[in-house]
Amino acid sequence: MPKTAIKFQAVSKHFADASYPAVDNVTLTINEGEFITVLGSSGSGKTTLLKMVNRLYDCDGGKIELFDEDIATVDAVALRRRIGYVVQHIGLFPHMTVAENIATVPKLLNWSKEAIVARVDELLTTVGLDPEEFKSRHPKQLSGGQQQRVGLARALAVNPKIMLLDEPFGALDAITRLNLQNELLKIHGGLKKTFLFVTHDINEAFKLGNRVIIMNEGNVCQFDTPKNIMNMPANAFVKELIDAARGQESFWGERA
Ligand SMILES: Nc1ncnc2c1ncn2[C@@H]1O[C@H](COP(=O)(O)OP(=O)(O)OP(=O)(O)O)[C@@H](O)[C@H]1O
Repeated sequence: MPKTAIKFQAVSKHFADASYPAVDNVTLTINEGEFITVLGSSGSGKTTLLKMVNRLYDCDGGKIELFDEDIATVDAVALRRRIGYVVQHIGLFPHMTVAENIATVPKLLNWSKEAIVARVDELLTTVGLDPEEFKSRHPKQLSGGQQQRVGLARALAVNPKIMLLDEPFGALDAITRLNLQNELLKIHGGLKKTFLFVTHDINEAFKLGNRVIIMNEGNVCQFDTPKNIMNMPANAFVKELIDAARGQESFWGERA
């Protein structure tokens, strides 16, 4: 039996001035080693769901457990150091080199100099950047795709069991995005971590996720494998999403 990595129990978040909850009574369980994607329209609560896992937001109803530990009982800063977090505009520190960026949390945790140097080289290789070529550069000397790779390396630095990724490839061109998706799948397969990955893009969600959470207006409409979602959409919203993607597919067929 796989361990339970993330458990949402009746989790809600209602922002003060909003007409409906950003996340509304969500209950679901994610196993260790799963690659879960979160798909939904704009404003459906995907980012809010993710940010409650590392307590950038606290839920105002329900409970979240990571490996059976209630996160409300853990110091939020300590919790965040244990969880990898990658966002669309990665926010590398501009005055630091690539190596220094990646070493941020290991340094805070007082790793030895030798351990940090070895880890930086290992991580740059993992994300497909040659350490000798890249470790002394500054972020402004990198392309957008290379910056996202460094952000991924930084998030992996202290070997977190859980990685949260919020539209990490949203701002990249189609080819770079496909390359990074493939590399992320390799990284996930090699490291056996639990990934929770937010995207707007149904193709990305169904390609990467072994299971997909589909959200609409704060609710989880369906949480299942891509195959089951395609064959048995749970409601009209999910069906509409799939039909829209199929419509795009046939457009390409017709044009060809
Ligand atoms: N800090 C906040 N204060 C008030 N309302 C917020 C805040 N953050 C999000 N919301 C609201 O909560 C709802 C869900 O937002 P959220 O960012 O989680 O959606 P999303 O699915 O990630 O959207 P997108 O794909 O556009 O990023 C929206 O209605 C949004 O306006």
